[in-house]
Amino acid sequence: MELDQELGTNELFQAQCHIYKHMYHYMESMSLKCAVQLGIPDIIHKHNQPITLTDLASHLQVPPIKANCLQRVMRVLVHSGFFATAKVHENKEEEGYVLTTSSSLLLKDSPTSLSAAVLPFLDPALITPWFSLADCFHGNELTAFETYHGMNFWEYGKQNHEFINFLNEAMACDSQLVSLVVKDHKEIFEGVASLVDVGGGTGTLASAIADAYPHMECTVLDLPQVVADIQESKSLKFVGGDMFESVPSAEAVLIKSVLHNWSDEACIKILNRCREAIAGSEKGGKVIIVEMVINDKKDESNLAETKLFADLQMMIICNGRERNEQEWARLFSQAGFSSYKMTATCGLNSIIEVYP
Ligand SMILES: C[S@@+](CC[C@H](N)C(=O)[O-])C[C@H]1O[C@@H](n2cnc3c(N)ncnc32)[C@H](O)[C@@H]1O
Ligand SMILES: O=c1cc(-c2ccc(O)c(O)c2)oc2c(O)c(O)ccc12
Repeated sequence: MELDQELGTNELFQAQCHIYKHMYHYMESMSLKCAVQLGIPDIIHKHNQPITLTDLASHLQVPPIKANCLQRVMRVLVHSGFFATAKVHENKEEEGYVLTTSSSLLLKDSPTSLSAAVLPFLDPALITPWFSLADCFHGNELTAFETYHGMNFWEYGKQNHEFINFLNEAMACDSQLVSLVVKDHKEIFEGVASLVDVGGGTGTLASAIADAYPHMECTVLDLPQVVADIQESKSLKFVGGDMFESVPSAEAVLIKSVLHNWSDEACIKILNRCREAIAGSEKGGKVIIVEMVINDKKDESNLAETKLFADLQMMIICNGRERNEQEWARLFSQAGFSSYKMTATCGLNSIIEVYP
């Protein structure tokens, strides 16, 4: 009896911790944002050996009275795996901070840096709508973004060019990471004579494909204001247009991180334009989709959770969603495609080939 009661109390305290952990979880995001804003990964990297708190504080010109605040933020970031500690000199006790794989992905000059993604995705414009989430469950059909900002995500983008450029840079660095696997997937890209990247932004992924497959004629379609000032090259053309109206003809259409911004109805329209774009292809053509596929039963817990969070981000911002395989299959069939192959995966994203 007593033991039962003890177990009950224990469980209650575990639940208390669980609740506090979730209440405080945003502090992980904010500590990460602070580290990127201060350029801490680059400072540690340039130091070439474990950096003591005193040296880090001095690089950052932190007033002595605040050094302990820096130490406490760093302690959280060490706990969550962004930094580690190591002895500064062998045989001495003094420890310093070193990078982990995650913080080395945040170095500003690395070709696969995600540092330019952290600030836009944690911008107040995208975070403040969360304060309207509960409100937007009753009364109307507006997204949390519209409820908070009084205009939808796309109107907001038109009025805030700086923010939209900032977000485009974030997407470009995500694409840079995906482009690492382009060469590994010859079965998907080799032999494709022409490709159009729909909503391809500033051309990061298309340009990696054009480099890896020099015989391919590559084109990026994006909104006129996005592609207006971009320098074309021999291997990469830019077309300003609207993917809901028409997509330039090609043997293959690539579409990455675009469909997750849109409702099913809108995706079916976009996919129909993509299907029309490949209709003239002698080989039959295909659409190559690079997006997340929710698989929360099979994915490892961190991967599953991150995809579920990305789904909420899309829901909050623009009525978009991340989809599971069944939801993808339904979209393909409703847009008149006959089959698909979901094989390759690269981190959060999967590559799906869809055939007419
Ligand atoms: C989330 S970003 C993805 C960019 C790029 N594919 C990537 O993964 O890095 C979505 C892109 O769709 C573009 N877009 C939005 N509406 C569009 C439209 N009607 N026609 C063409 N592109 C559009 C945006 O300008 C933006 O570049
Ligand atoms: O927070 C966002 C995150 C992503 C995103 C992150 C990792 C990926 O691997 C990916 O493919 C997409 O996409 C966004 C987007 O497309 C928006 O329009 C606005 C916000 C976001």
